[in-house]
Amino acid sequence: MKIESYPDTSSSIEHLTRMGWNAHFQARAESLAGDGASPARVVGVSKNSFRLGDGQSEWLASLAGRLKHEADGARPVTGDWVMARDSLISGVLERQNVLSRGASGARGSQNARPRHEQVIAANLDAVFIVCGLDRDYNPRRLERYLTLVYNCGLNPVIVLTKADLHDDPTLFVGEVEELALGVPIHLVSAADDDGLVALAPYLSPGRTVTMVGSSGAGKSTLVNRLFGRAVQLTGAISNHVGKGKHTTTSRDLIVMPQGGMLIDNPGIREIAFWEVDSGVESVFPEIEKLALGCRFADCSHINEPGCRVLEAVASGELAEGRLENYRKMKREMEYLAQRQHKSAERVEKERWKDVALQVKALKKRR
Ligand SMILES: Nc1nc2c(ncn2[C@@H]2O[C@H](COP(=O)(O)OP(=O)(O)OP(=O)(O)O)[C@@H](O)[C@H]2O)c(=O)[nH]1
Ligand SMILES: [Zn+2]
Repeated sequence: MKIESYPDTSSSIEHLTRMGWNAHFQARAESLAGDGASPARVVGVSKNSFRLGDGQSEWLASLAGRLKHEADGARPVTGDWVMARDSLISGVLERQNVLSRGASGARGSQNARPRHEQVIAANLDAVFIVCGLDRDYNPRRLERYLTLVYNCGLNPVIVLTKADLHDDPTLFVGEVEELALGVPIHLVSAADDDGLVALAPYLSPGRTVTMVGSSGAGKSTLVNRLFGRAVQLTGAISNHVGKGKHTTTSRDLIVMPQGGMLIDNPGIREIAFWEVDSGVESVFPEIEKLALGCRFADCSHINEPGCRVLEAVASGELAEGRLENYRKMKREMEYLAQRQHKSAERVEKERWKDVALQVKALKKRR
């Protein structure tokens, strides 16, 4: 191991480990450490600069010229590990995972389809899906968030907050258990700190959690309560970037007193997908199972004869709203998969055009 290539020896590795550093990144860093760069984690991103941390200090850095021209998806996001020398980022280490969603580009337009990928955060151990038990509570939206998280291959944890607003909030837990099979569900209240200790294991040293949820769900309040007394640090960190107060548009990685890290996210208005993994199947296993009993293998469960899924809706075994949500997300995934297939074909075509041109040029020269 080339620990010597880092300015400080073992102690700096210990600090990095507390920030989530592991063998995966170590292996990738070794090939990039030659130019005197050392590893650091992206703890905040603003328009033109990145806030880096190595467990000992934080500083601002910018991208080396050649990295600026790389595709958007390669731009460092909060949670990324990078190689940096002073205030220059020379490389981004291959991510272990990312939470990403589809962004339409045309914000506000009603039926805008996702046009590009928006990477929300990288290198995560879990995703808290935060849902307030007030107007925010919406089982169908929870299913969408679950699909989003599963599509990215990440571990969802459902946090039902504002439990203090109800006499018997466990009723919600029962309902959510049915739609989120096998997913950990935590009932908490930031108003009286109820249930918060159960979240501590997710935030043990070296672990990174990000939060998703709509605006007003109670995410920031939760961060503050989990952080405890040193709440104002979030504000202080943002000042460092020169942005003034903590804004809802920023995405900061906060090192918690418990040792783990929490990435707060601005509320998501529209949950659009980008990854087309098996998220829908994971969220709706009972529908997938019922579908095996449909007469037609390609049954769309809309009006086909012999549809076992529709039978289940008729008999009250399956909620119609849940089926509708399933069908809607399936359609979105199919659309996305087609689009991504098409653009992959286009890229391939362009590549062959290039090759053909090069061959032509070679022949001419001869
Ligand atoms: N009663 C009660 N109110 C809460 C609780 N948690 C948050 N709230 C209130 O809910 C509102 C929204 O909370 P925030 O933490 O700002 O919500 P957010 O998810 O961070 O919202 P964005 O930053 O816009 O994404 C605030 O008025 C909080 O005081 C809770 O546990 N109980
Ligand atoms: Zn069917």
